[in-house]
This record gives sequence, C-alpha cells and structure tokens, in this order.
Amino acid sequence: MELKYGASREKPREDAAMQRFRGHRVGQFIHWGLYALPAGRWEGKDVEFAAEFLPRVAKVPQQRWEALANDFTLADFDAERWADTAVALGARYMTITTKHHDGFCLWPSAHTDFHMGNTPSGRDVLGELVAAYEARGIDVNFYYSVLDWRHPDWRFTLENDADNLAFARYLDFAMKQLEELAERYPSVKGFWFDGTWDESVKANGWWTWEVERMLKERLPGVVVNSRLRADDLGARHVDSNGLLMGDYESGYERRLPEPWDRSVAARDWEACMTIPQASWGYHQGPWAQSTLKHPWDVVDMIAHCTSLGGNFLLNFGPRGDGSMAPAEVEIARTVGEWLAVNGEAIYGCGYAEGWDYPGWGYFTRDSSTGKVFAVVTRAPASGRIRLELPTGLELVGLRLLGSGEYPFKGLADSVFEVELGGASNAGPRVFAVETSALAH
Ligand SMILES: C#C[C@@H]1N[C@@H](C)[C@@H](O)[C@H]1O
Repeated sequence: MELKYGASREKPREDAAMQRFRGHRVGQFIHWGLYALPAGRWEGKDVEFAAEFLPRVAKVPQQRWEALANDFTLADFDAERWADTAVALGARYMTITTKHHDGFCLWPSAHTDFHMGNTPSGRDVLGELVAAYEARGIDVNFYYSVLDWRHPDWRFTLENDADNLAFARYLDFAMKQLEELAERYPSVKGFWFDGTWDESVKANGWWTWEVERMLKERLPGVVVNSRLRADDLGARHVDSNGLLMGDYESGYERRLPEPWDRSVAARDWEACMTIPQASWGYHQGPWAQSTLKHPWDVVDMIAHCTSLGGNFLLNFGPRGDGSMAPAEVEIARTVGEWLAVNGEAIYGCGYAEGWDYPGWGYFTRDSSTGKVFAVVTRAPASGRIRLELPTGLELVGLRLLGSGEYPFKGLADSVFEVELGGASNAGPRVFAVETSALAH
C-alpha cells in the first residue's frame, strides 16, 4: 500500500550511530519533574498509582499543581551524582524526561512559561545532565511527551474545526520545542517519544513523520523510537504495510517479550522498566516502596532483552529535592557489579542464531566475534543445567566469567551437562561456550 507517512526503510539501520545504540544494551531511564515533590501523596493520602499521574488521578487544581514549581528548589540535585549512578549501574546511555505529560520543562524553554527558568534555582537541569553524563562517556537521549495536559491547545480527540485549529497550534508549539531541544543540546543522541496514543495524534501521522525528518536533518545519526510514529491511517509503531517506523520498537513498557520468541530479534527494540511495580516518578508510599525489584531479576531482564537483540532501559525516579533514592542506587550498584564481571555477554551482544531457548536462562552472542555465552539466571533446583548445542557442534571448553575453565559432562552428541552447585552470591553465572564441529 502506498503510504506518504509510513516507515522510511524496510531493514534495520546499519550506520555507526545505530550500531552504537544497539551495542549499548543497558540504559538508565530517569523520570524527574514536579511530580517528585508530592511523590504519590496528596493532601495526606497515598494515591496508589504512578506518581507522575498524580495531577490527573488526584484531580489536583491546575494552579496548585503549577505552584509546585516554587518548591522545586533542587536543594540536593547534583548531575554528577546522578551520572555516577549510571556508571555504577553499567549503563551506556541515559534517557531523561525533558517534559512529561504535565507539561513542565526541565529546560528554560522559550515557548512556555512552565519551565525550570521559573523556579527558585532557575537552573538548566538538561544542560547540567548532558555535561555530566557525556563527561563519563554516557550518551544522553531525551524523552518528550507529545501529550500535554496543561497546554490550552492540546486535544485528546478532534471533534470539530475548532479542535482541528487548536490542535494545529499545539503541534506547531511541540515542533518548536523539539527544534529548540535540538538547537540547545546538539550532542543529544536520541529522542524517546511518549504520549502519542490519543486519536488527535494518530490523525496527524504527517506531523510525526515531519518531527522524525526534522530531528534527523538537524542531528545526523540521532535515534528515534517507534512510539513517535503514526502513518497515514493512524497505525502506530508498525505502519499499515507491517514495517517498523522510527529506528527501534518501543512498545515494551514494564513488560518483556513473553514467551521468548526468536522472531522479536528481527527488529531493533528496547524494553523500559520501573524499579517499583508501577511508578516511574518517585513514589514515597509503601504501595511502591514495598515492590522494588531484586537486582538478579533486573539481571534476568537484561539478559532476556540481549538474547533477543533488544536494549533494556531501567528507570530511576529521583526524589523531589533532586537526590537519588538510596534503594535504587543500591540496586544500580549490585547490577553494575554483576555487569563488571559478566558484561562481555551483554554489551555488543545479541541473538544467538541456531541456539534454542534453554529455559534456565539465555544464550547471547557477541555480534562482532561470534562468541556465544550461556547466562544462567534461572538455575534448576537440581543445581545442574543441560547445555544443548546446535546439531553438529561439540563443546570443547566452558569458561565461567570472572573465574576460569569449568567442568562439563557429555550426555549425547551436542548435549552436555554442567554441575552448578548451589546459588552463587555473586548472582547469575555466565559461561563462555567454546564449540567446534563434531568430529564424525
Ligand atoms: C503511560 C505512561 C507513561 N509511559 C512511561 C514511559 C511513563 O512515562 C508513564 O508515565
């Protein structure tokens, strides 16, 4: 079908910038804004919903919400400390909410009065973060919510000419903000769009095409997620011809491909995940704080994504004063210590063609050397795993990362057994798997 605003390519991008993004595998997502101040609590009551949705769920009067800007003092905000948390996590890129659904901007935008410039400190949070993260070699991406609860011209649906005229003004405003972000922060490596599910945006696929075109014209190599895009008929992420729009599929939000399905590896994709069960912004209540993920579950998710050629973006919700939540920093440190020993099986790795899903974890493959790894995140109660190689291969060596050569036993052609023993307090074991063609 002929589409004016459909996918711009049939195959994945292979340029250097996309290969760099693909090889990162692990990213730090950060949701920070005025919502971090109430942190899920309003008028003394915990609102058991994502903290960044508080103004809507608690029906906070607009003026009271906007008055929070006067309390956004950044008393304990330190971009260097945030960037150190990304280093501790082992993240290779960071994605920051420049503007979330409430419309508040973390940079001094010339196109609205609802921004950092009108807060007590007036600091350019984005500018400080870009400097701190890039000083550590960590790429910065910008999250931008097209949905804007505050802007008078935002529309969820387009019922009449007046709606169409207003929404046209809104799209012009959003385009100007995106041009402004590209101009102020030209080293940004990607844009992560959100808030594009409403009828109003789906009816304006042309605008989503123009945004992607503008960004790629101004910032060659920039990476754009599929969630921005709608085609001529309102199809999102994947156009009406079944082709991926944008540069990577970004539909996995708080979920991973289940069951494990090799077809997912045909595209570039990224999954984003909260540390609490369901809040992206910092939520102080037990509803969130009692549901923090275990570091080894995070490691399992990282390996799961890598095994299917996807990136994993773990979200952090700094507190209202700008400090990182200690429990989240601790999780970052533990996961980063694991990656420091086992990152060889993650960074620059992807789907291991021909290696079936083993059930006790995942196989990953280094995209440049072809080396295969076995990441054992779900060790069986027996304490041993069955290592089934592609037919015609035999196991000639097994190296436990961080340790050394490891014993194994042959069970049949291309089938071997590995005795793990009990759980390791260093977390999931990873083996480099050395094979050669089975001698007949
Ligand atoms: C719904 C929704 C939004 N998408 C996630 C990435 C968070 O930003 C959440 O608020």
